[in-house]
Amino acid sequence: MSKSLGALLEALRSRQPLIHCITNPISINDCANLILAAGGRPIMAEHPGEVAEITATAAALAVNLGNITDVRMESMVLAGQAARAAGVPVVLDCVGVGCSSLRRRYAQDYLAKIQPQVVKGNLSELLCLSGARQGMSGVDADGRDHLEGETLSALREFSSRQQAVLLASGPVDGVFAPDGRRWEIRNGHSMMSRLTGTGCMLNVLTAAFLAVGEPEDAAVAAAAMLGLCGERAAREACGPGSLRAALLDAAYALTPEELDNEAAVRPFEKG
Ligand SMILES: Nc1ncnc2c1ncn2[C@@H]1O[C@H](COP(=O)(O)OP(=O)(O)OP(=O)(O)O)[C@@H](O)[C@H]1O
Ligand SMILES: Cc1ncsc1CCO
Repeated sequence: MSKSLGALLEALRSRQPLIHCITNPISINDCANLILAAGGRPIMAEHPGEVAEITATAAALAVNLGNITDVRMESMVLAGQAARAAGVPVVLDCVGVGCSSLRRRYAQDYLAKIQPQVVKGNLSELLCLSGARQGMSGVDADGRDHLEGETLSALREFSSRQQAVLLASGPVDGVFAPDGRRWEIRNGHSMMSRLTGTGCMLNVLTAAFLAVGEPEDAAVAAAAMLGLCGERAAREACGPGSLRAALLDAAYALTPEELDNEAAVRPFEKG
C-alpha cells in the first residue's frame, strides 16, 4: 500500500471531500451519517436531471444496485459517465447481482461502460458478477462461500480482466488488485451481519477514502475502519439496534493512530 491507513483517515478529516451516493433507501440514512462521522460530506442525489452536474463537483461517486428502479438505473449511468469525464473515482456495490437477470445484465453493462475503480460486493455477489457463479438467493452471502481455493482464483482473474480493485466483504474481507496483490482484513464482528446495510456503509466509506487515496488503499482502509468500528460498537451494544448507533459513534471517535495500530490487515497467505 502506498499510504498508511491512519494517513488516509487524517486526509479524509482534513479535506472533507464531497461524496456523491446513489444508493438504496434501506440504508441511505446510515450511509450519509457514516460519511459524516468519518469526516467526509455526503450528498445523496438521484434525479437524472441533476446527477451529472453533482458528480462533476464531487470527489468520489458511490453507486449501489440494492434497490434499482428505472430512475436510479438511469441516474447511475449518467453520474458514472460524468465521473469518467471529470476524473472522479467510482465504486460500484453490486448488491444482489445474482438475484435477477435484470440486475446482472445492468451490472455487466455498467462495468463495461463506466469501468469503476472499485467493485464491492459480498463473496457470492462478486462470484456471480465474475461469471463464476450462476445465481443467488437474497442479498446476503451464501455461507458456503469462503475466501479460498477456486473463489480466490476466480476473483483474482476477475480483478485483472476488469482492471478494477475488488472488495469482497464478509467475516474476513478481501481486497484484490488488478496486478495480483491481495489483502485480507480481519476486523469486524458477527453482530454486523445482523444489521442491514453494513455492506452499503462499507461501499460509501470506500468512496470517502477513494476521494483521498488510491483504489487499493481506499478499499483496505474502509474495510479495516468499518470492521474496527464494528468491533468497538459490539462491545457496548446489546443487539443490532444499539450496534447501529454505536457504529456511528465509533467512526466519529476513531483516531488515525488507532486505525494504524488496530487494523488487522495482511497479505493473503492462502491460494
Ligand atoms: N461474521 C462476521 N464476522 C466479522 N465481521 C463481519 C461478519 N459479517 C460481516 N462483518 C463485517 O460487516 C461488513 C459488511 O459485510 P457483509 O458481507 O455482511 O455485507 P453485505 O452482505 O453486503 O451487507 P448488507 O447487504 O447488509 O449491506 C464486513 O466488511 C465486515 O467488517
Ligand atoms: C435488505 C436489502 N434489500 C435490498 S438492498 C438491502 C440492504 C442491504 O444490502
